[in-house]
Amino acid sequence: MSSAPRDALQFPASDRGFLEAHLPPQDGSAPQSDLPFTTLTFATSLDSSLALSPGARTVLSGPQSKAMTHYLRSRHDGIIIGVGTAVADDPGLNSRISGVGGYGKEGLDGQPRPVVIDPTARWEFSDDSKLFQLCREGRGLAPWIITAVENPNAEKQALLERLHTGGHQVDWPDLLVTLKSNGLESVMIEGGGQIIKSLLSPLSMSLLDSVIITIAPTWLGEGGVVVSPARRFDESGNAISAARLKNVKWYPFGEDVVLCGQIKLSG
Ligand SMILES: NC(=O)c1ccc[n+]([C@@H]2O[C@H](COP(=O)([O-])OP(=O)(O)OC[C@H]3O[C@@H](n4cnc5c(N)ncnc54)[C@H](O)[C@@H]3O)[C@@H](O)[C@H]2O)c1
Ligand SMILES: Nc1nc(=O)c(N)c(NC[C@H](O)[C@H](O)[C@H](O)COP(=O)(O)O)[nH]1
Repeated sequence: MSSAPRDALQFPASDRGFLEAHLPPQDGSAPQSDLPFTTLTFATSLDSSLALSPGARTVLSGPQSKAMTHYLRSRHDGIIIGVGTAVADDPGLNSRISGVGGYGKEGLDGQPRPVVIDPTARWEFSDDSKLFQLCREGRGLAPWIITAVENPNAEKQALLERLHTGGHQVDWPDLLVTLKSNGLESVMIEGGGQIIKSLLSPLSMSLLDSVIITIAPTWLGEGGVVVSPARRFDESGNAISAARLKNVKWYPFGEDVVLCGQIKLSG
């Protein structure tokens, strides 16, 4: 074991226990399925915002819940984000928990596969993108990019993105089955707003095995990237709640609270 770099995060065993019931099983007890264990996880403000604006990297998690997110990353085989998040955040999408590959251990053990959903090939990554720097340093895996464009050029990308009306909507079951068949037994979906909204639709929410949300004690104000699924109506046309959690547990974590649960499926 080599020594952990100075930027490695600590997530003590005493903090890990409460999460275990909400994580992919480690003992091979997962039921046989074509689907990976799928966790939806993100950090939100008191006014349900993920970020100050779609292009703004916004820190919400305090140090303890940030370390928790990096621990979650080490417990999943893949992390899924939308291209809006890749462009806004230039994310690393690795796990910086002390003891995983690249952070005190040789190899890339415990490092998740980043998966970027980019139907119109909008993400203009380069050698300098944080994710690729981490790959070069042996601290993270190269990303898989899910796109619908065969030979993208900038003009076509811009046009497709402007006209993006749902024609390139990901088929979530199909994508998740494909990821599992490519070796990802578990995935965590981090956002952003559009990705979460599409997952919380009636057709997709049953795919979620676990939901882990960090709530930070701050209001971001109007204009933020709000998590708000499409409205739902009952047979009589009355509005009903769009989605709800069951088996809920709340854990105070530093100044934040972490909410864990499962999607409650109606009927
Ligand atoms: N607080 C958090 O935990 C957190 C997590 C992730 C992102 N963010 C923030 O969220 C913001 C980005 O959110 P956003 O909503 O603008 O972008 P996003 O990351 O949801 O990406 C949106 C793009 O992804 C693609 N996409 C989304 N859903 C799709 C679907 N169902 N099928 C096919 N393609 C799909 C489309 O190209 C779309 O334009 C950034 O500011 C980022 O910092 C915060
Ligand atoms: N848990 C969490 N708390 C936050 O305060 C925040 N802004 C994010 N945002 C998630 C999003 O996916 C970001 O892009 C990555 O958090 C950046 O990833 P890195 O740390 O660079 O790996 N997630």
